[in-house]
Amino acid sequence: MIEKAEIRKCAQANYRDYLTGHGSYAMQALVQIVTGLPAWQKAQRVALTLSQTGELPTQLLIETALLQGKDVFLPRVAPKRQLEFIPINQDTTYERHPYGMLEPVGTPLSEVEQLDFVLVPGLAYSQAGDRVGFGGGYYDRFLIRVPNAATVGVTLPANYYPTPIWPVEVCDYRVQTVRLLKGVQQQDDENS
Ligand SMILES: Nc1nc2c(c(=O)[nH]1)N(C=O)[C@@H](CNc1ccc(C(=O)N[C@@H](CCC(=O)O)C(=O)O)cc1)CN2
Ligand SMILES: Nc1ncnc2c1ncn2[C@@H]1O[C@H](COP(=O)(O)OP(=O)(O)OP(=O)(O)O)[C@@H](O)[C@H]1O
Repeated sequence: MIEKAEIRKCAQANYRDYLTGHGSYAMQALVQIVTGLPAWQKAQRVALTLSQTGELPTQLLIETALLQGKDVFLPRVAPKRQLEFIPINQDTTYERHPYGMLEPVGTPLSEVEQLDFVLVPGLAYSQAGDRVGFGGGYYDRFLIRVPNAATVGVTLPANYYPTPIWPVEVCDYRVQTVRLLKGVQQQDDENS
C-alpha cells in the first residue's frame, strides 16, 4: 500500500510533465472522450469543473457543452467541505477562492439530484473507479447526493491503476466510468 499523499505527488508530477507540450491536445482529447459517451449525449444538466494549472484542461469541454445546449454547472466550495453547483453561461463572472481556484458567481442549483452527468476531477483512478483527488473529500461528500447521475473520471495512462495501490476508505466514492487519455503521446510528440 502506498499512502494517498504519495500517489497524489506522483500523479501531479505526471500531469505537469504531460501537460507541458500536450496541453492543447489534452483539451481536445477530453472533449472527444467525454462527448462520445452515451451518458453525456443523453444528459441535459452536466456538472463540470473549471480546471486549474496541472489538471486536464476543461475550457473547451465547457464551451462545447454550452454550444450543445446543455445546462452547465461548475462547483463552488461551501462550508463543511460541501460543494455547490452554479449554472453558468457566456456572461458568468468568476472570483478567486483563497485556495487559488476560480469559482463562478451565481445562485447554486438547489436540487443537485437534477444533475444527469458529473465529470469528477481526479488525479489517479483504478479500473473499478476508485479515485484519488486533491484531498479535501469534497467529491466523496457530493457524489453520495447524486446517486442517479452518471459519474465519469478521465485520467492519464500513467495515473491509472488496475487495482488501487492506496488504502481505499469506506467514504471513498467510486465513479462509474473511467476513461484514459491514451494513444496521444506518440502522435503528439511528432508535432512538438
Ligand atoms: N478544478 C477543480 N475544481 C474543484 C476541485 C478540483 O479538484 N478541481 N475540487 C475537488 O474537490 C473542489 C475543490 N477542492 C479543493 C481541495 C483542496 C483545496 C486546498 O487547497 N486545500 C488546502 C487545505 C485546506 C484545509 O484543509 O482547510 C490545501 O491543500 O492547502 C482546495 C480545494 C471543487 N473545485
Ligand atoms: N463523506 C465523508 N464524511 C466524512 N469525511 C469524509 C468523507 N469523505 C471523505 N472524508 C474525509 O476527507 C478527507 C479527504 O478525503 P480523500 O483523501 O478521499 O479526498 P479526495 O477524494 O482525494 O479529495 P476531493 O474529493 O476533494 O478531490 C479524508 O480524511 C476522508 O476520510
